[in-house]
Amino acid sequence: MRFVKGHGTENDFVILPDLEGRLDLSAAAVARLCDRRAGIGGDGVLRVVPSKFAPEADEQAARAEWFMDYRNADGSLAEMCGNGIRVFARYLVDAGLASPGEFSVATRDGVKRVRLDITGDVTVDMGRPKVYGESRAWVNGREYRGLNVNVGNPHLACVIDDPVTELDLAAQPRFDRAVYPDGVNVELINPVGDHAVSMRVYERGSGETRSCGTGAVATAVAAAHAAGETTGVWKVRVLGGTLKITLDADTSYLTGPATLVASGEYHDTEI
Ligand SMILES: N[C@H](CCC[C@H](N)C(=O)O)C(=O)O
Repeated sequence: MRFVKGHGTENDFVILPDLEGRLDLSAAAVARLCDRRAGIGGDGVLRVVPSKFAPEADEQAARAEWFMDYRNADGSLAEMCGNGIRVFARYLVDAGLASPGEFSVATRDGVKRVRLDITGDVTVDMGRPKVYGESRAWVNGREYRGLNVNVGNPHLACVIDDPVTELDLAAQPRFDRAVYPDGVNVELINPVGDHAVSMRVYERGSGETRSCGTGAVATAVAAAHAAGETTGVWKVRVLGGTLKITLDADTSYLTGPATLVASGEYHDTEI
């Protein structure tokens, strides 16, 4: 089966073109694809399928021809992937399935508007982040308080004093399952300058990643909240690069790179 490999600030994905909507991806198959030793390796899978062939997206088909069927590395589903949708859009244009410029993509969190040129950064309208108060996470026994922010998927964004570079994020942070019954992506954040923060993230379903697009939006919301603001442009420094988040009164925008690095054939009789 043909695949393409891509990343956005080193949050990497296996792209699976499925133009007839025939692939039935089990969680186990996704986990094999994402295995960095026995498979291709990635933080997630982006299946590229016409919205009309995807039950989760067929009602979006009139507005968005293609559905981003995102899966986490453990095979679990997620509503949205901010780095992934930039890479997905880059693939559509590179494969001649969409024209450069502005177009819509169907997701489990509804239709998203993307804007991209032949090269350079991609900007995504990520919608209005929803803030549901505060919650807590524990990392190596230390408690951190954070903001419960939903960007289509759940986040706990914690602005902390401890240097995030020194955190051990090998294990999943403990969190309040009453608040996050379906799990949560946890961001640990340090302010580093005027409207600039540094962030590390432990992602639901993928573990620590070098970047998280929806997490960068949640991070900007929490950093703005800590500064007594609700709108503005924030630079979010992640391990894999820098993302720009624009918060306005009605929505949020994520801007960053999207790179296709390889393509090939994947041999797995199960898929
Ligand atoms: N792990 C996330 C989905 C991927 C988010 C991240 N890779 C991004 O770029 O937004 C979740 O289960 O909600």
